[in-house]
Amino acid sequence: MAHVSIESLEKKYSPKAPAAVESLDLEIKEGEFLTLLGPSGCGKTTTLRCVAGLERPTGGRVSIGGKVVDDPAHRTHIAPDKRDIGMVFQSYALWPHMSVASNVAYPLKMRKIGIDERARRVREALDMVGLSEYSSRMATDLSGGQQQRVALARALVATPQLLLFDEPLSNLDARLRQDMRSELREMHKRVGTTSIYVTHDQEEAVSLSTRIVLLNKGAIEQVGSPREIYWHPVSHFVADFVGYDNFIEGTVVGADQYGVKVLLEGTEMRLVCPPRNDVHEGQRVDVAVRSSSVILGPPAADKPNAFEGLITDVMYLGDDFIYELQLGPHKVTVSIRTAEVANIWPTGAPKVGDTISGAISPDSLACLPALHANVPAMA
Ligand SMILES: Nc1ncnc2c1ncn2[C@@H]1O[C@H](COP(=O)(O)OP(=O)(O)OP(=O)(O)O)[C@@H](O)[C@H]1O
Repeated sequence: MAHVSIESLEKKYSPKAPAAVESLDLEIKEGEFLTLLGPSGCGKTTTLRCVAGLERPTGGRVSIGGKVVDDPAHRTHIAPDKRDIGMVFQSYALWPHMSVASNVAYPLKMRKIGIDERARRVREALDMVGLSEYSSRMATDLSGGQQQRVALARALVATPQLLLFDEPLSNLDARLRQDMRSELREMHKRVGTTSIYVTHDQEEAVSLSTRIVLLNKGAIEQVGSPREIYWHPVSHFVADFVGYDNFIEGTVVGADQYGVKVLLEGTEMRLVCPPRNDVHEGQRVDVAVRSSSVILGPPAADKPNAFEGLITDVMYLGDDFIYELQLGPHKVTVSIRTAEVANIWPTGAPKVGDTISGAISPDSLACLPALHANVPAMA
């Protein structure tokens, strides 16, 4: 297991192009499972490939296990195969002319490990990914999920100090992806190898990681535990990325250690949001709300963030109903499980034109610096 240190990492693919990664600082602790998350083109793969040694940084420094592996200012570059890392890619990158066992044995052969020791370790690695029975099959005679397991066994077999994953599940179908996600989590619990994982899938990141780094245009937007990223986004970009789907403009009318009170624009409605010490009274903000976090039910004026809204649209999606509500000048979408509808409205589901009520738990809101802070408030 290794500690990884990334200091002021910069990667420019050409002198004139904007940097793919810029001034990136990151410390990855021993045994962590850290995910680089973000939309296409934000620099996740470039960062990972710089750690792997497959790309050469144009600035900064990368160290693995206390050893500097890249430092362009001092012309240091250690080749990927000398970094003691295991890699799993989106394309399984198996040798098609080799059996499963030979594919897995390959890194050991490169390290000149003796044949008996090699056979033992291959058996162990295949056991770990549940493929012991397939060892003599040709690698290409396996399903996509099985091939990815072979790739994982190959990454694990040499017990590297660091594992790197580049979107390893994105070629698999949804069901298999879910199974593999659980297996990866189990594997990490068992072997505890420091891991860096790249994905653009927030669910994958939240379910696998001990820490998530959200990247935007080659720079870090937020670093935190899955819970912090999911429930306490610091910016619009992060909130949007992790599934907040309503953004309501307002003005801070109170902020203390208990919470931030926001008066929603064009209404008398105040929403209490979790505390945030970088906002002040009078500041324009946006309140981010997940449609699935709104609780509909009978009027509950005594509850925090109780509201009433006019239904302007209803969509049925099988498992869920989506209601579009008008709250003053704001349109807010609310989703509710179909199975819940009869519990909440025993006399029948509400329709367009009805007014319904509910409440939003303060913990499920995020008060964010306004995206359009310079736009004057509408009269
Ligand atoms: N070999 C390359 N040559 C030139 N530009 C590149 C190269 N590889 C990546 N880039 C550019 O660097 C930026 C970051 O790309 P990168 O692949 O790291 O992003 P990403 O977040 O991994 O995206 P994706 O999820 O689509 O793989 C992008 O603008 C991309 O076009």
